[in-house]
Amino acid sequence: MHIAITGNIGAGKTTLARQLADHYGWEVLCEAVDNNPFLADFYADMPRWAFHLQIFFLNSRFGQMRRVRAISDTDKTWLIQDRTIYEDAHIFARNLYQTGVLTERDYQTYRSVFDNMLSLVRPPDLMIYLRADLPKLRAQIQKRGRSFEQAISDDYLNSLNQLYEEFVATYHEGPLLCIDVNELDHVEREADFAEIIRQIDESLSIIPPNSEASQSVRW
Ligand SMILES: Nc1ncnc2c1ncn2[C@@H]1O[C@H](COP(=O)(O)OP(=O)(O)OP(=O)(O)O)[C@@H](O)[C@H]1O
Repeated sequence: MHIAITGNIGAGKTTLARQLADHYGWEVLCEAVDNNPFLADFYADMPRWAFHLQIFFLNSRFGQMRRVRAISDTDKTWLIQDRTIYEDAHIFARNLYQTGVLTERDYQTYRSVFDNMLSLVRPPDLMIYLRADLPKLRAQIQKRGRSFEQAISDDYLNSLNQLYEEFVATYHEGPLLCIDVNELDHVEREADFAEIIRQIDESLSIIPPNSEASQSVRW
């Protein structure tokens, strides 16, 4: 089984993925941040590094998808993935294009690589969207204190959030669970974590047996 967590910067995906892995005994697939050769440069100069960073993330996420596929084809391990390849293209790269950071030529090249990869990608058995508004995102970005993220603008986060909402509204590749985390604290409050578990258990209990097919279930 392949579960994925989707959501904006600072929504709490990585922490929740680890908590869920502990709770259910799942294996976590995390995003490349510490060993990412472009991320800090990208935040300092987006036009200069946007294309490089997008290719780096796309390739890294595609590698994860291949791993997911290989593992789910051969054993019964449950995997939880922190962010999906869909977000790279439909949210981050699109936002950079729409705001003029990525040029037409770079974006079209990127999209054609993505479209080729997509034909080999299987959607997750369950996608969990963490919905968080600007104040929540800001608070968590500040709390984790990565220096290169502190200058991220409100405009950048808001445009990403808008694209996230469009993305989940049109995501029909598989079952989707939306959790509004604005008022939740799944780290400090046990009851909040329990509520998330309750929603995930409920979603998992009614996933269609061959959810890889395109049935879409929404909560
Ligand atoms: N395709 C992408 N384009 C630009 N930036 C990206 C892309 N994918 C990830 N990032 C950035 O990489 C970093 C990833 O950090 P991390 O894995 O901690 O997740 P996060 O997005 O901050 O979310 P969370 O706090 O929910 O775990 C963030 O700064 C994020 O914006």
